[in-house]
Amino acid sequence: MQSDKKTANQVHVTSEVGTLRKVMIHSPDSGLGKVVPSKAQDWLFEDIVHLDTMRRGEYDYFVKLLLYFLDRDKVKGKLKEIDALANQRNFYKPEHPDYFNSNKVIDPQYLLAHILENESVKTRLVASVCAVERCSYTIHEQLLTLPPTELTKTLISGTMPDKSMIFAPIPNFIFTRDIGIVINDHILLNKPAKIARTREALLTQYIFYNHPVFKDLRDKIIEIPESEHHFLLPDGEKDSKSVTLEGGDVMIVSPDHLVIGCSERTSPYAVNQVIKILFDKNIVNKVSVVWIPKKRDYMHIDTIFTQVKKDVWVLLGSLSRYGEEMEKQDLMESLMDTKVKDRLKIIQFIKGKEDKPIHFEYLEDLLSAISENDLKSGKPTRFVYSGNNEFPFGAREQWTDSCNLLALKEGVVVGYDRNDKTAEAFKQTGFTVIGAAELLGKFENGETSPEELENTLILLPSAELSRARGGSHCMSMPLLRESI
Ligand SMILES: NC(=[NH2+])NCCC[C@H](N)C(=O)O
Repeated sequence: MQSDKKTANQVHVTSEVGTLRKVMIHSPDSGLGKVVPSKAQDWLFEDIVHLDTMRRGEYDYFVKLLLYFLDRDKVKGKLKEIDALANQRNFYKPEHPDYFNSNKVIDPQYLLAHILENESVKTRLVASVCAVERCSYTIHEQLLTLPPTELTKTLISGTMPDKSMIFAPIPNFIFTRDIGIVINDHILLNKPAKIARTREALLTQYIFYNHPVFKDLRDKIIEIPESEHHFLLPDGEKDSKSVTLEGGDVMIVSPDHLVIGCSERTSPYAVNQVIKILFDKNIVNKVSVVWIPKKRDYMHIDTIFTQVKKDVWVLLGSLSRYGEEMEKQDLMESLMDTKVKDRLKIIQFIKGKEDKPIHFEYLEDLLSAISENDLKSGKPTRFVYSGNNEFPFGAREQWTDSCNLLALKEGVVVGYDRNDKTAEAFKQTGFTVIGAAELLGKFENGETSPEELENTLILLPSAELSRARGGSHCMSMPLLRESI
């Protein structure tokens, strides 16, 4: 393990499953409690959520787990006290003096409040937000009078300290995966496809360029340029040629290999730019592009598959080789002739041989190649399928993020408790399945520890969280992982 001093300002991720050491997460802020039915879809929520249940009953478990794995002293032996009603969740509030304030589990809200103490940063960021949100001159002036902590809350939630709403919240800021991705020692910032996520990108840009925690990263920040002369394109063509990329479509699977999705959110133009930049800068030598259908169900590739350990992946059966086999037995599918192969396309580019891309027929082929060739797993690759491939649970559970798991270390992943059939599939693959509350109890009484856990799926309560359409993979931006 690397010493604390060495890792303090370090950002380094070379896999999806190496032991997690530093992560960026954003606890649900008051903006999530302001999603109204008429805007829920525009703001990319499937429903309105009950904020207190989402925080206290669900998300706080995620925080406690992360702290137990990454910064144990903050929580060990203190959980009763932390969660005592009288303490009003102050431990979880970045603006409160009792905030857990970890340098391993980091909230962008905390970092933002810090950089807004600098007058020049504050002036520039407020001007940018006001331009994006089309604020009046008066609002612009009022924002500049707010102290950093209040201003931070307003910029995130859209609500002034006097409770007036001045612009939309950014409820998807809890999905920190999408705002940027660490690729080896670089960070790739996103270019959101959806208007609802524009302000998140702006705040993130300011945090990475200005916070002292990231001072060594300044020349390693990658921003994807628009295609040349994009501003000369007629409006009608702009959309089809736009450069958009969200982190849920980017996975660094081995130090040399990046997987990138081409999806509802990430455009072919962005993929092209990313490949060029990564090859030019020698950051990776291999990029696999996975084209998935542009569908709300699968907004990013990490809604379809994620890695569990070197030789195990969880994925959606209907978009896999397995799905193709099932379709062959289905008369309706044969009549409609919509083959998996037509819906999913996988092309791999190797630096220096860009003109000879390699094609993979099925997702399982790509994932096996990663496990066996890149990661030298030394065993046949195993696949856990959403809903245990039982009709109609594959699709149902994928919708509630059965395939979107965060690995805390190799083989120990976090998922949602509502995906029963997927949990069953994990058990059949030899995994232990345990609820977050029960596991935390065992950590507290010393029955087990994060080091001792192996092959485990930890389940978070998820009735509210899943309405926001993202799982633990989406709700985390790994900043530092041990190499595997
Ligand atoms: N990496 C992910 N899959 N993120 C999920 C984001 C969910 C969010 N509501 C959106 O639609 O943008």
